[in-house]
Amino acid sequence: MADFVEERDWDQFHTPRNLLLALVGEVGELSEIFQWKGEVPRGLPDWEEKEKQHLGEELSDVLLYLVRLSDICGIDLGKAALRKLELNAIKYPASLCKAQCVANQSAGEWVDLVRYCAL
Ligand SMILES: Nc1ccn([C@H]2C[C@H](O)[C@@H](COP(=O)(O)OP(=O)(O)OP(=O)(O)O)O2)c(=O)n1
Repeated sequence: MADFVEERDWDQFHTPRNLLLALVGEVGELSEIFQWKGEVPRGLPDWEEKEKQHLGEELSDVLLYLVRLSDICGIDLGKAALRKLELNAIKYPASLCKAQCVANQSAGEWVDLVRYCAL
């Protein structure tokens, strides 16, 4: 990415704010692909190959601007992401989260039962 930018003399435009706006713009383009489709199943089984290719391009644009923004801000994104994963694991312990899922499921079943009885 750094070589691509330097070869075009675009370094002057790659300021933190410009890159952030470019990133947000690409997230908008990514959102457009899903807009009005409703929920779609994982793996996008009904999508045409052309649509999936377009999705890959927009995801890549987001990734490239994110990596470039991190780089220009002096952030080691790989290191930061690994640290964040560790923080997430502390904040959301697996055992507690699983127990919460079961509790939510039971609550959901209870609501279904009450609805059924009310019919
Ligand atoms: N000043 C720029 C302009 C572009 N790019 C790179 C990063 C992105 O990966 C891609 C973005 O290019 P476009 O702005 O042309 O966006 P799209 O490829 O999404 O085209 P379009 O908006 O026409 O769909 O090019 C860059 O690094 N710096």
